[in-house]
Amino acid sequence: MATGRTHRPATRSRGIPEATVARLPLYLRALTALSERSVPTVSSEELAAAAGVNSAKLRKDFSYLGSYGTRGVGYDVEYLVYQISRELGLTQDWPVVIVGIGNLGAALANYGGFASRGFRVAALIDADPGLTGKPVAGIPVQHTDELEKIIKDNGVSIGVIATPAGAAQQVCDRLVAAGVTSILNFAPTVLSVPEGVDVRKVDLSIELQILAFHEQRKSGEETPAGDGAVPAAVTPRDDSADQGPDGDVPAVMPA
Ligand SMILES: NC(=O)c1ccc[n+]([C@@H]2O[C@H](COP(=O)([O-])OP(=O)(O)OC[C@H]3O[C@@H](n4cnc5c(N)ncnc54)[C@H](O)[C@@H]3O)[C@@H](O)[C@H]2O)c1
Repeated sequence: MATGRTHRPATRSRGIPEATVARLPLYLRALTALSERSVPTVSSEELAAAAGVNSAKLRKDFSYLGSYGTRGVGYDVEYLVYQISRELGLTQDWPVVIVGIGNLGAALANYGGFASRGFRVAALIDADPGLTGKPVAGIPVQHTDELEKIIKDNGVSIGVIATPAGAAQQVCDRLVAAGVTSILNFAPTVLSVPEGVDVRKVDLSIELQILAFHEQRKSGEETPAGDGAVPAAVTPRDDSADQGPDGDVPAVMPA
């Protein structure tokens, strides 16, 4: 399989569409902000606006969770946080390894947002022997020779790849052979994985290119006699991404 994309039906177990699953983290982020402000209930319109999603779509999404809200009152914020967290599997601890502890890997290791969302950085792995033992974010870097043992000892199922592109496939193969079944790939390359392994990729330069396209279109609109060379409407979604966001959650929200 060239793209590494897992061939899965568009719905997951219990019948929740992938596009809904992809929006759940957006709702969760908005709900967590409300919860932090001790807001007890929220209407579908308010929550939809905070999550950047259409409110009819939100109501449909929540119906898959069995959450319908109360007319005139809205949704119970705390209960929805719990429901969505449970649906996303965030009520359990997910040990994560980061492979490639250069600029990006170190920044990711230092990011506090993983732990607060249930992702514990179990190990940092790098091929450079000069980095072995050096603490990054308080965790000593381990050499790639230890990769298989680290995965098994920590029961890791999620791996983050932040190596140069040329090393990413080999790192991915080793992670998968050791038992990793989900990969977050930051390296600018498409990974090949066997059936049953999920890959998501993050590429900020693709996002910037999409913004550049829209900037160009905006300046084209300002020209009275635009030559029409730029398509008038391209939905700014990450359709580059065989391993990117699924369904109809655009990587860049339409204006
Ligand atoms: N997705 C994004 O938006 C985004 C943003 C920035 C960088 N990147 C990509 O992330 C990757 C890392 O970027 P960086 O700036 O941190 O690079 P870097 O050179 O600072 O770090 C790369 C690290 O990977 C290690 N490494 C190399 N081969 C390895 C292997 N086989 N196994 C384990 N470790 C190995 C190196 O020793 C080094 O420490 C690059 O592929 C870069 O293109 C992606």
